[in-house]
Amino acid sequence: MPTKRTPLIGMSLKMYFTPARTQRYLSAFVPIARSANAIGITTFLIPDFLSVAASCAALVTTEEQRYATGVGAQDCFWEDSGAYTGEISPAHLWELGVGYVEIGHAERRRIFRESGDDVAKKAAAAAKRGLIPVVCIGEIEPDESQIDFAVQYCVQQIDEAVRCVPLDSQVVFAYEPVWAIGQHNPAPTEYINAVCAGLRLHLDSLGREKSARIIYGGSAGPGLFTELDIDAVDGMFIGRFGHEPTNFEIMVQEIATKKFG
Ligand SMILES: O=C(CO)COP(=O)(O)O
Repeated sequence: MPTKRTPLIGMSLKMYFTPARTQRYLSAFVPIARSANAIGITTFLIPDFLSVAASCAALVTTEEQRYATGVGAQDCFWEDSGAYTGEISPAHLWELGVGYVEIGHAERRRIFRESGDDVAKKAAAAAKRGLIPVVCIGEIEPDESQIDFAVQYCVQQIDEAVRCVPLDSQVVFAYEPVWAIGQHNPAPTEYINAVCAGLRLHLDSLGREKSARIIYGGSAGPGLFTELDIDAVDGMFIGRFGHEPTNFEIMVQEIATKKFG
Protein backbone atom coordinates (compact mmCIF):
# COMPACT_ATOMS: atom_id res chain seq x y z
CA MET A 1 0.00 0.00 0.00
CA PRO A 2 1.35 3.51 -0.79
CA THR A 3 2.48 5.52 2.24
CA LYS A 4 0.60 8.58 1.03
CA ARG A 5 -2.47 9.04 -1.11
CA THR A 6 -1.54 9.50 -4.76
CA PRO A 7 -3.65 12.01 -6.70
CA LEU A 8 -5.68 10.42 -9.45
CA ILE A 9 -7.90 11.27 -12.36
CA GLY A 10 -10.22 8.76 -13.97
CA MET A 11 -12.43 8.91 -16.97
CA SER A 12 -15.47 6.82 -17.89
CA LEU A 13 -16.58 6.63 -21.49
CA LYS A 14 -19.92 5.12 -20.37
CA MET A 15 -21.62 3.94 -23.62
CA TYR A 16 -20.72 7.04 -25.65
CA PHE A 17 -17.88 5.79 -27.90
CA THR A 18 -17.84 2.97 -30.46
CA PRO A 19 -14.79 0.67 -30.23
CA ALA A 20 -13.32 2.44 -33.29
CA ARG A 21 -13.73 5.84 -31.64
CA THR A 22 -12.20 4.52 -28.41
CA GLN A 23 -9.21 3.30 -30.41
CA ARG A 24 -8.76 6.77 -31.89
CA TYR A 25 -9.21 8.34 -28.45
CA LEU A 26 -6.50 6.07 -27.06
CA SER A 27 -3.90 7.39 -29.47
CA ALA A 28 -4.31 10.84 -27.87
CA PHE A 29 -4.98 9.60 -24.34
CA VAL A 30 -1.99 7.26 -23.88
CA PRO A 31 0.73 9.97 -24.06
CA ILE A 32 -1.29 12.17 -21.69
CA ALA A 33 -1.60 9.30 -19.20
CA ARG A 34 2.13 8.52 -19.46
CA SER A 35 3.10 12.17 -18.85
CA ALA A 36 0.70 12.39 -15.90
CA ASN A 37 2.25 9.27 -14.41
CA ALA A 38 5.75 10.70 -14.87
CA ILE A 39 4.80 13.58 -12.52
CA GLY A 40 3.17 11.36 -9.90
CA ILE A 41 -0.47 11.45 -11.01
CA THR A 42 -2.36 8.21 -11.44
CA THR A 43 -4.82 7.92 -14.32
CA PHE A 44 -7.41 5.37 -15.29
CA LEU A 45 -9.62 5.02 -18.32
CA ILE A 46 -12.90 3.10 -18.19
CA PRO A 47 -14.03 2.28 -21.73
CA ASP A 48 -17.02 0.15 -22.67
CA PHE A 49 -16.45 -3.59 -22.19
CA LEU A 50 -15.79 -4.20 -25.89
CA SER A 51 -12.77 -1.90 -25.69
CA VAL A 52 -11.26 -3.15 -22.45
CA ALA A 53 -8.75 -5.52 -24.09
CA ALA A 54 -7.59 -2.91 -26.64
CA SER A 55 -7.29 -0.31 -23.88
CA CYS A 56 -5.17 -2.67 -21.77
CA ALA A 57 -2.95 -3.38 -24.77
CA ALA A 58 -2.34 0.36 -25.17
CA LEU A 59 -2.08 1.44 -21.53
CA VAL A 60 -0.98 -1.56 -19.47
CA THR A 61 2.22 -3.13 -20.77
CA THR A 62 3.87 -3.67 -17.36
CA GLU A 63 2.46 -4.82 -14.02
CA GLU A 64 3.10 -1.38 -12.51
CA GLN A 65 0.95 0.25 -15.20
CA ARG A 66 -2.04 -1.85 -14.10
CA TYR A 67 -2.71 0.85 -11.49
CA ALA A 68 -0.51 3.76 -12.61
CA THR A 69 -2.06 4.27 -16.07
CA GLY A 70 -4.85 1.83 -15.46
CA VAL A 71 -7.81 0.53 -17.34
CA GLY A 72 -11.12 0.00 -15.59
CA ALA A 73 -14.32 -1.91 -16.23
CA GLN A 74 -17.73 -0.29 -15.82
CA ASP A 75 -19.03 -3.16 -13.68
CA CYS A 76 -18.27 -6.76 -12.72
CA PHE A 77 -20.04 -9.76 -11.23
CA TRP A 78 -19.31 -11.13 -7.75
CA GLU A 79 -18.38 -14.64 -8.93
CA ASP A 80 -15.17 -15.49 -10.80
CA SER A 81 -16.61 -18.16 -13.09
CA GLY A 82 -19.64 -20.33 -13.76
CA ALA A 83 -23.06 -20.35 -15.38
CA TYR A 84 -23.78 -16.59 -15.24
CA THR A 85 -24.78 -15.70 -18.79
CA GLY A 86 -23.94 -12.14 -19.73
CA GLU A 87 -21.90 -11.36 -16.62
CA ILE A 88 -18.27 -10.21 -16.42
CA SER A 89 -15.83 -12.05 -14.17
CA PRO A 90 -13.37 -10.12 -11.96
CA ALA A 91 -10.82 -12.89 -12.62
CA HIS A 92 -11.14 -12.45 -16.39
CA LEU A 93 -10.73 -8.69 -16.05
CA TRP A 94 -7.59 -9.24 -13.99
CA GLU A 95 -6.16 -11.57 -16.63
CA LEU A 96 -6.56 -8.87 -19.30
CA GLY A 97 -4.57 -6.36 -17.21
CA VAL A 98 -7.47 -4.40 -15.73
CA GLY A 99 -6.72 -2.54 -12.47
CA TYR A 100 -10.00 -0.80 -11.57
CA VAL A 101 -13.68 -1.71 -11.50
CA GLU A 102 -16.39 0.90 -11.27
CA ILE A 103 -19.16 -0.30 -9.00
CA GLY A 104 -22.59 1.10 -8.22
CA HIS A 105 -22.65 4.06 -10.59
CA ALA A 106 -25.85 6.09 -10.18
CA GLU A 107 -27.01 4.92 -13.62
CA ARG A 108 -26.61 1.27 -12.63
CA ARG A 109 -28.37 1.82 -9.31
CA ARG A 110 -31.28 3.67 -10.97
CA ILE A 111 -31.72 2.02 -14.40
CA PHE A 112 -30.55 -1.51 -13.56
CA ARG A 113 -31.86 -1.54 -9.98
CA GLU A 114 -28.52 -2.43 -8.40
CA SER A 115 -28.91 -2.62 -4.64
CA GLY A 116 -26.47 -1.69 -1.91
CA ASP A 117 -26.03 -5.39 -1.29
CA ASP A 118 -25.09 -6.01 -4.95
CA VAL A 119 -22.55 -3.18 -4.69
CA ALA A 120 -21.05 -4.71 -1.52
CA LYS A 121 -20.69 -8.16 -3.09
CA LYS A 122 -19.11 -6.73 -6.24
CA ALA A 123 -16.69 -4.51 -4.29
CA ALA A 124 -15.58 -7.47 -2.16
CA ALA A 125 -15.12 -9.72 -5.21
CA ALA A 126 -13.12 -7.07 -7.08
CA ALA A 127 -10.87 -6.34 -4.09
CA LYS A 128 -10.29 -10.05 -3.52
CA ARG A 129 -8.90 -10.26 -7.08
CA GLY A 130 -6.61 -7.25 -6.56
CA LEU A 131 -8.80 -4.93 -8.62
CA ILE A 132 -9.33 -1.47 -7.09
CA PRO A 133 -13.06 -0.86 -6.65
CA VAL A 134 -14.20 2.60 -7.75
CA VAL A 135 -17.36 2.76 -5.66
CA CYS A 136 -19.77 5.47 -6.77
CA ILE A 137 -21.68 7.24 -4.02
CA GLY A 138 -23.84 10.35 -3.91
CA GLU A 139 -27.14 11.76 -2.74
CA ILE A 140 -29.99 11.95 -5.21
CA GLU A 141 -31.78 15.23 -4.52
CA PRO A 142 -30.26 18.65 -5.04
CA ASP A 143 -30.29 20.54 -1.76
CA GLU A 144 -27.08 22.45 -1.39
CA SER A 145 -28.02 23.65 2.08
CA GLN A 146 -28.06 20.06 3.36
CA ILE A 147 -24.39 19.16 3.65
CA ASP A 148 -24.97 16.99 6.72
CA PHE A 149 -27.71 15.08 4.94
CA ALA A 150 -25.43 14.42 1.94
CA VAL A 151 -22.59 13.25 4.22
CA GLN A 152 -24.92 10.90 6.12
CA TYR A 153 -26.37 9.51 2.90
CA CYS A 154 -22.92 8.80 1.47
CA VAL A 155 -21.56 7.43 4.76
CA GLN A 156 -24.31 4.81 4.69
CA GLN A 157 -23.40 3.91 1.11
CA ILE A 158 -19.71 3.68 2.07
CA ASP A 159 -20.35 1.49 5.11
CA GLU A 160 -22.54 -0.86 3.14
CA ALA A 161 -20.23 -1.02 0.11
CA VAL A 162 -16.96 -1.81 1.88
CA ARG A 163 -18.20 -3.93 4.76
CA CYS A 164 -16.36 -6.95 3.27
CA VAL A 165 -13.38 -5.07 1.81
CA PRO A 166 -10.28 -5.35 4.05
CA LEU A 167 -9.04 -2.08 5.59
CA ASP A 168 -5.72 -2.28 3.75
CA SER A 169 -7.27 -2.89 0.31
CA GLN A 170 -7.21 0.18 -1.87
CA VAL A 171 -10.62 1.64 -2.66
CA VAL A 172 -11.58 4.74 -4.60
CA PHE A 173 -14.85 6.47 -3.71
CA ALA A 174 -16.25 8.52 -6.55
CA TYR A 175 -18.43 11.14 -4.89
CA GLU A 176 -20.97 11.94 -7.58
CA PRO A 177 -24.03 13.84 -6.37
CA VAL A 178 -26.65 12.31 -8.66
CA TRP A 179 -28.21 15.71 -9.35
CA ALA A 180 -24.88 17.00 -10.71
CA ILE A 181 -24.35 14.20 -13.28
CA GLY A 182 -25.06 15.09 -16.92
CA GLN A 183 -25.44 18.82 -16.24
CA HIS A 184 -23.74 21.92 -17.62
CA ASN A 185 -21.93 22.60 -14.35
CA PRO A 186 -20.61 20.55 -11.43
CA ALA A 187 -21.89 20.98 -7.87
CA PRO A 188 -20.65 24.20 -6.22
CA THR A 189 -17.06 23.89 -5.04
CA GLU A 190 -17.78 24.84 -1.40
CA TYR A 191 -20.40 22.11 -1.31
CA ILE A 192 -18.06 19.48 -2.82
CA ASN A 193 -15.31 20.45 -0.36
CA ALA A 194 -17.63 20.31 2.65
CA VAL A 195 -19.18 16.93 1.77
CA CYS A 196 -15.82 15.37 0.89
CA ALA A 197 -14.32 16.68 4.15
CA GLY A 198 -17.10 14.85 6.03
CA LEU A 199 -16.46 11.67 4.04
CA ARG A 200 -12.71 11.95 4.62
CA LEU A 201 -13.24 12.18 8.37
CA HIS A 202 -15.43 9.10 8.25
CA LEU A 203 -12.96 7.07 6.17
CA ASP A 204 -10.10 8.08 8.47
CA SER A 205 -12.14 7.03 11.52
CA LEU A 206 -12.62 3.60 9.91
CA GLY A 207 -8.85 3.18 9.52
CA ARG A 208 -8.90 3.78 5.76
CA GLU A 209 -6.84 6.99 5.86
CA LYS A 210 -4.19 5.67 3.44
CA SER A 211 -6.12 3.04 1.50
CA ALA A 212 -9.25 5.00 0.54
CA ARG A 213 -9.24 7.91 -1.87
CA ILE A 214 -12.08 10.27 -2.79
CA ILE A 215 -12.56 11.68 -6.27
CA TYR A 216 -15.29 14.04 -7.40
CA GLY A 217 -17.47 13.35 -10.44
CA GLY A 218 -20.56 14.96 -11.91
CA SER A 219 -20.08 17.39 -14.82
CA ALA A 220 -16.45 17.83 -13.77
CA GLY A 221 -14.32 19.70 -16.27
CA PRO A 222 -11.43 22.14 -16.65
CA GLY A 223 -11.28 24.79 -13.95
CA LEU A 224 -12.84 22.72 -11.18
CA PHE A 225 -9.91 21.04 -9.47
CA THR A 226 -8.06 24.28 -8.79
CA GLU A 227 -10.97 25.15 -6.45
CA LEU A 228 -11.02 21.86 -4.58
CA ASP A 229 -9.50 21.16 -1.19
CA ILE A 230 -6.84 18.49 -1.57
CA ASP A 231 -7.04 17.53 2.10
CA ALA A 232 -10.47 16.12 1.24
CA VAL A 233 -10.48 15.44 -2.51
CA ASP A 234 -7.77 13.27 -4.11
CA GLY A 235 -8.77 13.81 -7.72
CA MET A 236 -11.56 13.76 -10.26
CA PHE A 237 -13.79 11.37 -12.14
CA ILE A 238 -14.52 12.69 -15.60
CA GLY A 239 -17.38 12.03 -17.99
CA ARG A 240 -18.37 14.09 -21.05
CA PHE A 241 -15.91 16.91 -20.45
CA GLY A 242 -12.99 14.56 -21.09
CA HIS A 243 -14.22 13.43 -24.50
CA GLU A 244 -11.90 16.05 -25.93
CA PRO A 245 -8.42 14.73 -24.97
CA THR A 246 -6.98 18.24 -24.59
CA ASN A 247 -9.55 18.90 -21.86
CA PHE A 248 -8.32 15.81 -20.02
CA GLU A 249 -4.77 17.09 -20.37
CA ILE A 250 -5.75 20.49 -18.91
CA MET A 251 -7.33 18.75 -15.92
CA VAL A 252 -4.15 16.72 -15.36
CA GLN A 253 -2.18 19.97 -15.37
CA GLU A 254 -4.58 21.51 -12.87
CA ILE A 255 -4.03 18.57 -10.52
CA ALA A 256 -0.27 18.93 -11.03
CA THR A 257 -0.33 22.54 -9.76
CA LYS A 258 -1.51 21.36 -6.32
CA LYS A 259 0.98 20.35 -3.65
CA PHE A 260 -0.06 16.90 -2.47
CA GLY A 261 1.46 15.80 0.87
O1 LIG B 1 -21.13 10.00 -14.12
C1 LIG B 1 -20.10 10.57 -14.38
C2 LIG B 1 -18.80 9.87 -14.43
O2 LIG B 1 -18.99 8.54 -14.18
C3 LIG B 1 -20.10 12.01 -14.68
O3 LIG B 1 -20.51 12.19 -15.99
P1 LIG B 1 -20.61 13.65 -16.56
O4 LIG B 1 -19.32 14.34 -16.22
O5 LIG B 1 -20.78 13.46 -18.03
O6 LIG B 1 -21.75 14.33 -15.88
